[in-house]
Amino acid sequence: MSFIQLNEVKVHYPIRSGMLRRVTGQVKAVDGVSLAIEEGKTYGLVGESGCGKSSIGRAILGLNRLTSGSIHYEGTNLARLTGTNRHPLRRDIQMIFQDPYSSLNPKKRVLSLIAEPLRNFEKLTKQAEQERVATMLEQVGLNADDLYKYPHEFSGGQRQRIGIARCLMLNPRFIVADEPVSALDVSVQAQVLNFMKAIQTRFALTYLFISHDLGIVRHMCDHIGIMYNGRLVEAGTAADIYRNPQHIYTQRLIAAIPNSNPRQRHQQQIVRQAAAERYQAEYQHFFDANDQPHALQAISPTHFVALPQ
Ligand SMILES: Nc1ncnc2c1ncn2[C@@H]1O[C@H](COP(=O)(O)OP(=O)(O)OP(=O)(O)O)[C@@H](O)[C@H]1O
Repeated sequence: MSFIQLNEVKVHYPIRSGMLRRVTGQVKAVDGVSLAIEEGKTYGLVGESGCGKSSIGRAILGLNRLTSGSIHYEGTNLARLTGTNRHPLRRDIQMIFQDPYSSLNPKKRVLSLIAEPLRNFEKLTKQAEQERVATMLEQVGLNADDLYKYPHEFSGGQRQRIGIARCLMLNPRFIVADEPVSALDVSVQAQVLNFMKAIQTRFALTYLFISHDLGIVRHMCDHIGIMYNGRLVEAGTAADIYRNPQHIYTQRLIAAIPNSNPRQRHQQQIVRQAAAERYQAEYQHFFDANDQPHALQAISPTHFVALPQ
């Protein structure tokens, strides 16, 4: 049994138009995605903007209704849980937000910001709460003296740590991290990623890491799913995806990873050009007439690819 298991998940949003706001169509944001996330591991969901990554994250968090399919958490079908039944899971499954600038209320002090989620679950005295938050601040590499500061007094990376502390207060087991570093300066991104890796072991966390950039998830993820237009085009271990990419879309994403070594820039240009040309030439074999990838096929016990049929 997987820790988290998605089976043929579909999330379609209604398109409404006209004076009466009638439903005139659907956006098929997620259109049949199956994947398994193992406990203690990181699953990277990667694809360009609009391919449906966040809709999957939101569905696991219970913020989106499934049009069809199922999501199981340790064998329990999340769709069957409603109201108070879902309550314990609201602690276990948490989210780290993309933008540490707008996700923290600027008018609240760090103490309230971090203690707030916990207040829904535990009644602590003011002093006990303060002690818990101070300990957490130290665990995320901030200072207990920061309790009474406001978000604007921190850098972007520190704010992301505050957001992470807020989520860790609930002792979650599974975290959906939706583009957690894309709003940060490149120089700070690696620090936050290393920090997320360090707390993963310390707090026994499992991550779903959502990103548009295969470069960012490279050192984070054990398994990766590449999404295009609401479906997976390729899925496998990190080694399967980075060392042996088979789908033309995955190959293009890999070629697009910026190379930090200036001496290899020319070589990278050539690789990028070749990937773009192969994409053009083979597009019609890899996608159907509706721009949809074909069904995934296993090419090894761990590696699945939407190969031409
Ligand atoms: N509440 C909604 N109502 C209607 N359409 C929606 C809604 N939320 C998302 N969509 C559409 O569903 C598609 C997938 O969106 P989603 O946010 O899941 O993709 P994404 O890959 O996470 O993109 P991004 O990185 O830009 O957030 C997009 O076309 C988006 O416009």
